[in-house]
Amino acid sequence: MTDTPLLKVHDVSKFYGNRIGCRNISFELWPGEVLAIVGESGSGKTTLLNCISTRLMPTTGSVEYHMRDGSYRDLYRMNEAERRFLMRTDWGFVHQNPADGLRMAVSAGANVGERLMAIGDRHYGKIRASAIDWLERVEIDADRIDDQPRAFSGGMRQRLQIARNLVTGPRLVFMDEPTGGLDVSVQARLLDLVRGLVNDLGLSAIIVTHDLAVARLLSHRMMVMKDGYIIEHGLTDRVLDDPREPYTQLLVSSILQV
Ligand SMILES: Nc1ncnc2c1ncn2[C@@H]1O[C@H](COP(=O)(O)OP(=O)(O)OP(=O)(O)O)[C@@H](O)[C@H]1O
Repeated sequence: MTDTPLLKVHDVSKFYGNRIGCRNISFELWPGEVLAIVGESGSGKTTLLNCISTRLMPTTGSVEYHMRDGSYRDLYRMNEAERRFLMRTDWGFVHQNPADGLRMAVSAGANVGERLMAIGDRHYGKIRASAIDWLERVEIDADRIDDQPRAFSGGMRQRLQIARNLVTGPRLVFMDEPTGGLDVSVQARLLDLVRGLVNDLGLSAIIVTHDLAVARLLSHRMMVMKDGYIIEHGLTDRVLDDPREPYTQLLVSSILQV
């Protein structure tokens, strides 16, 4: 990790009318770091993730991003084209439902390859070779390259979505419940795969999950949200092994009892 944060989130709040989405959120994310945002349903995890990834404009606050040229830019002051460029080149976003992140009616190869075309690659042979390479990296047989994702199982679709996101070499990946809705055995395999890829590529990631086991396996640090606020924040092992807040203690003990 370097000594310069990749992301500086400062006092972000989002209100939906009178309702609090998330409130007074500040933290930094470091290169190569995986941060989990955990909390029960309605605690504000998705709102926060969407604010940081600029899919949603916060009511107040700023998020500074360390650009490849070394400068910091406030994401909310960028224009739409600049933000779209970042999303295409520097970021990935893995949705809980793969159908939200894939084009279901085009082939697996095209799903991966079109991200490369979006950043300017034009050489068909190279694009296809990268697509095959990435399918194999996410454990999808290369001979499925011309199949559409609708012919894939849920786990395969999620792995394809990951390949589509990582093929362009992003520095930061947002993941919203990446293993939600999958069978337990499929989840375990996917988590292993994600952990390996994140380590190998030195990616930074922000992962929203209500599953503390996912946070334990993937993240270095975690933030616990409740009613829109971060109520506890620390190294993942510390928070899970020695939770300080009563609410976190309750969350941890509830999974230990299962
Ligand atoms: N579009 C919206 N309009 C109004 N209120 C919203 C909207 N989206 C979220 N909220 C409210 O904001 C709060 C935080 O919701 P959010 O979806 O961010 O929580 P979450 O922790 O991601 O929950 P889940 O795990 O169920 O997705 C909740 O009270 C929710 O009802």
